[in-house]
Amino acid sequence: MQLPSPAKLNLFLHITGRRQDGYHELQTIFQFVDLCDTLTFSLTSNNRIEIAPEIKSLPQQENLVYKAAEILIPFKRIESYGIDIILEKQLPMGGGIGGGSSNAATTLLALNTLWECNLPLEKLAELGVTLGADVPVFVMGFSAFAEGVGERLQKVELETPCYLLLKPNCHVSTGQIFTDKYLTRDTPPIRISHALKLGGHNDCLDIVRKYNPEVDEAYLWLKNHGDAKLTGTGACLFLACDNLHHAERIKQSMPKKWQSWICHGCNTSPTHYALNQWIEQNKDEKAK
Ligand SMILES: C[C@](O)(CO)[C@H](O)COP(=O)(O)OP(=O)(O)OC[C@H]1O[C@@H](n2ccc(N)nc2=O)[C@H](O)[C@@H]1O
Ligand SMILES: Nc1ncnc2c1ncn2[C@@H]1O[C@H](COP(=O)(O)OP(=O)(O)OP(=O)(O)O)[C@@H](O)[C@H]1O
Repeated sequence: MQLPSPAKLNLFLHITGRRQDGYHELQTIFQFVDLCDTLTFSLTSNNRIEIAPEIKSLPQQENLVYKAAEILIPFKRIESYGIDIILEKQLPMGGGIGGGSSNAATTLLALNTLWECNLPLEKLAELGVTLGADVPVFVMGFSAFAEGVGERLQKVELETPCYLLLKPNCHVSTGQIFTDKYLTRDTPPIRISHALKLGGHNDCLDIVRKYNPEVDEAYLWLKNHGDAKLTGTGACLFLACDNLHHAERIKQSMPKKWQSWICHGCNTSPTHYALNQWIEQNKDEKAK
């Protein structure tokens, strides 16, 4: 089974409070984009979870793919949980585009089918939030207005523009931004209708720019071309463009030191399209 594992953008990110456990209450709109990692799953009979190729900075047991597989083992309904997983990364780590959370959700969705756990999506999302606040939206697979720590989701239909996504040459630690004493944590909550009509801002932007001169420089550059935004806690910035041609023109004029991609927003996660297709095909195979 081969599945794409997409990135997400936070169209805005308001921090509305802080919980007893240190986690933050937030409001955001999540949109998926068609920029994806790829995961390929093959069942084996050796009761081992193997992930390849090796990622130097990330020991296998700390990979969220491994952790996602591990938490699903108690729910398997086939004999062996042996699984070989090929993880082809394209999404930069620590970019604020949720690559790790997306990979975890893709793994939960794939193994739920391959191990015949047959858990409802809501249960997978509940297991997923223990791995990361962004996992539930990738499990549910729809664009969403999110509250809580990002796990209380209301489905929304969004425009699906062409985006220019830019990665300044630095890595931002989500934990470090959320523990910063200057982070604003008192943005008044807004209603979903307000969010959809008027959008919002990203409460992390000023702090991320302050500690990361590369983000600051890239933000000021992208702002010359329109309404530049930071996704999550960065480091990635994005700009909605009028069309592909517009995005390409800006990309061509961009300093070469930054990585960049042109992608499209989507209202349904590409993982869900591919998984449903796989299930349909395998139904046909079984029927034969
Ligand atoms: C910033 C966002 O990307 C917005 O979508 C997410 O809220 C972050 O989600 P994530 O990367 O899956 O975050 P996690 O792996 O759960 O948390 C990383 C660290 O960020 C902080 N954290 C995260 C989410 C949240 N709502 N409040 C927090 O305070 C916590 O210190 C935590 O230790
Ligand atoms: N499969 C994975 N892919 C990427 N990072 C992973 C993975 N598994 C664990 N991690 C760890 O998670 C950290 C955050 O990765 P991720 O790519 O999700 O960052 P991010 O885009 O900033 O996420 P977010 O927007 O959710 O904060 C990485 O620095 C890495 O140490």
